[in-house]
Amino acid sequence: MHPILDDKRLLAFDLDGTLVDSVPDLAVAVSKALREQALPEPGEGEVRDWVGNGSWVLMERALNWAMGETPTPGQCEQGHRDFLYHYGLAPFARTRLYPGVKTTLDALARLPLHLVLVTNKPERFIEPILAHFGLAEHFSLCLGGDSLPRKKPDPLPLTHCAEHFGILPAQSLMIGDSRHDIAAGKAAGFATLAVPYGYNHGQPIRLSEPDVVLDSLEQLLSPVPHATRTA
Ligand SMILES: O=C(O)COP(=O)(O)O
Ligand SMILES: [Mg+2]
Repeated sequence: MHPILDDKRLLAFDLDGTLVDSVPDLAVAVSKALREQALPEPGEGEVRDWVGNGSWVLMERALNWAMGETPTPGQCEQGHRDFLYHYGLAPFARTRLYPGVKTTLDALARLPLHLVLVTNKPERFIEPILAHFGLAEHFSLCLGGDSLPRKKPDPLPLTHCAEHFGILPAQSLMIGDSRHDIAAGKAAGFATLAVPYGYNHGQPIRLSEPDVVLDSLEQLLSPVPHATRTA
């Protein structure tokens, strides 16, 4: 096992950009929602940079891009409703697990560790996506961006998980792809581990100074941190 796991009892995983490459399906739903308002449709490259603060902000950014001006709350409301509808029709049609995710989670789930999932994605989409990839049983608690009053980068979802299992923040690790994961982890007193392949608004995740950056989650299973870079 990687040394960062030595004293850990709780691992909190981000979903989008960490476990799954979900942008292809998010981009389809965003495009369909914009099409309903006869607005231009973005490519996956644009959508990739808008993901990270939950579905409302995703649609707010998409509308801003498509309209060339700040959308009204009513336009955001409508766009968000349409996005949720279309994403709900196909939340994993083109979504893929990143390499090594399944074998890593299978191995970690056999250890005396609590695995939890903390995403900013709406809670309703978590179970269908995890079940599709055979990962629904791996997590003992899953929180979405709408599960609690505040989402990442606020530490609340992480402190909630630690308190739920009676585990100290110092014995907990946040694993994610975006600055919101690292900020939430640090604010909660968790150790932080980042992957560089996900969605971080086009910025290198190293700028957030996580404790560890791993190119693949599979490196968590390696006793020698040969490919580990301290940020
Ligand atoms: O829904 C989002 O904006 C991002 O979701 P994540 O927290 O799983 O990366
Ligand atoms: Mg993410």
